[in-house]
Amino acid sequence: MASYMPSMSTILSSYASLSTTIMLFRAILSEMLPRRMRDYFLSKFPESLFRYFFPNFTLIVDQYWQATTNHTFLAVETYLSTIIGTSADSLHIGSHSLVPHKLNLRIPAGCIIIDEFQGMKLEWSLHKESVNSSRSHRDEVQYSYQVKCKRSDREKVMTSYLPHIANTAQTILSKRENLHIYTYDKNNCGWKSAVFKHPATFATLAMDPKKKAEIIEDLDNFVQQKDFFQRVGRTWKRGYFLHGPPGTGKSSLVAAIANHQRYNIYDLQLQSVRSDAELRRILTSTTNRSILLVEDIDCSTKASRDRTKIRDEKEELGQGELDHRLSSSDPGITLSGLLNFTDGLWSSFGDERLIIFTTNHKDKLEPALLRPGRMDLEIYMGYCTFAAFKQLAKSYLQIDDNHHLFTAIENLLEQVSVTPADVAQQLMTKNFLGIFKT
Ligand SMILES: Nc1ncnc2c1ncn2[C@@H]1O[C@H](COP(=O)(O)OP(=O)(O)OP(=O)(O)O)[C@@H](O)[C@H]1O
Repeated sequence: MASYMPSMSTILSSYASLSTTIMLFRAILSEMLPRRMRDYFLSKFPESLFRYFFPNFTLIVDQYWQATTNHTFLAVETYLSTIIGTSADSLHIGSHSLVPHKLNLRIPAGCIIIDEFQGMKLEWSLHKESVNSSRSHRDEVQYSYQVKCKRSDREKVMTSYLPHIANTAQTILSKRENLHIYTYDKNNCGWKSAVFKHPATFATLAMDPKKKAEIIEDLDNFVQQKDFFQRVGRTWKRGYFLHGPPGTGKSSLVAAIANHQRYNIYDLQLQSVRSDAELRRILTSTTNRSILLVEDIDCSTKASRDRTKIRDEKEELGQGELDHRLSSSDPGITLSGLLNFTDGLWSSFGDERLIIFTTNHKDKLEPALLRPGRMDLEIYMGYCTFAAFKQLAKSYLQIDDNHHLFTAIENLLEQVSVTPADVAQQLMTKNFLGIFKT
């Protein structure tokens, strides 16, 4: 019986039509079938066939994670700005200054950029969708970065590539030139950022030189204490409590600290936070190496309401009326919400954080806020001393040495309480400049 041998051209054309059929089947499976039906099909497939039909794996990094800022998203954004090369078709650019090499880069939605890492090829893209936000209860645009890799590289992406991105981003952010100040936008339930360029430094700050040196030493020690905090099982954070009359330099000190540490500032107005849950959410969305600033902590929030005062009001109004008044006229957070964060459950996240409270009226505060151990350093910013005056004279008049008016000024400052802000204001007037030139 004569055996039938197919010709070469028959083999080739059969192969071509078989591979076309497989490709078509693969496209139908991955793109056209509803997800559940596809999953059912795939569950019946052996592993090797599954890998053949779906050779790629996609990791999705959403902008928010459990309703708060996703730090991995921030890390990816920072990292990608360093690898945008010729593979991008278009770019977003922007800057906070006109120096050309300080341009920031970001890829637009839909644009693809390719990265290579330890022999793997990774395809990044930015996606944008409109979702009904659980944070603000309305439609808002949310972004996600997606990285496509070979399915076989998935493990290496998780264990080597993602840590590489986190480390690179951290190094870049720690050297960033611009600091930012974030304020809480209660309408959008998120932090709004602006570039922070406050000129105050420890060199320009007028205060007792010994106290200033203590603060600088405390900050420098804090930065080097990562291992210590880990060893003793404490969160790597430090709390400062600044108090003193208006115009004595509390805000200037915060700015000097931010500039010294190169930390961003999260400026939290307690009055704009509606509940403890909201407080917890926004605080967990702050980043490491930052200052959480709560200014004027004595102002009208439940957090600062003195217990005795509440007791008196309760007797006078009754619990029902008091509750009503507290929730309608004073929708701030509760003291326990704030304190839980500063030294309780919610303090156990994040690294290298400073928490700074300021007030003009220490006496109005709930004593629990100040109990020992809660705030690490209490700093009183007082009226202008002679030492502080000399610092102001150096900054404003460039007078370094003794001036023949200094003795008289020293005597005057011992008799009157004047704030550094008032003195600074006077030093800028023409009259004063004239007096000191003589
Ligand atoms: N200790 C100081 N050293 C140098 N400048 C100071 C100092 N205190 C005040 N000033 C000057 O006065 C201005 C106002 O001071 P600042 O806002 O820091 O005071 P504050 O204590 O925070 O006041 P408030 O309690 O009203 O917020 C500053 O911008 C700065 O120019």
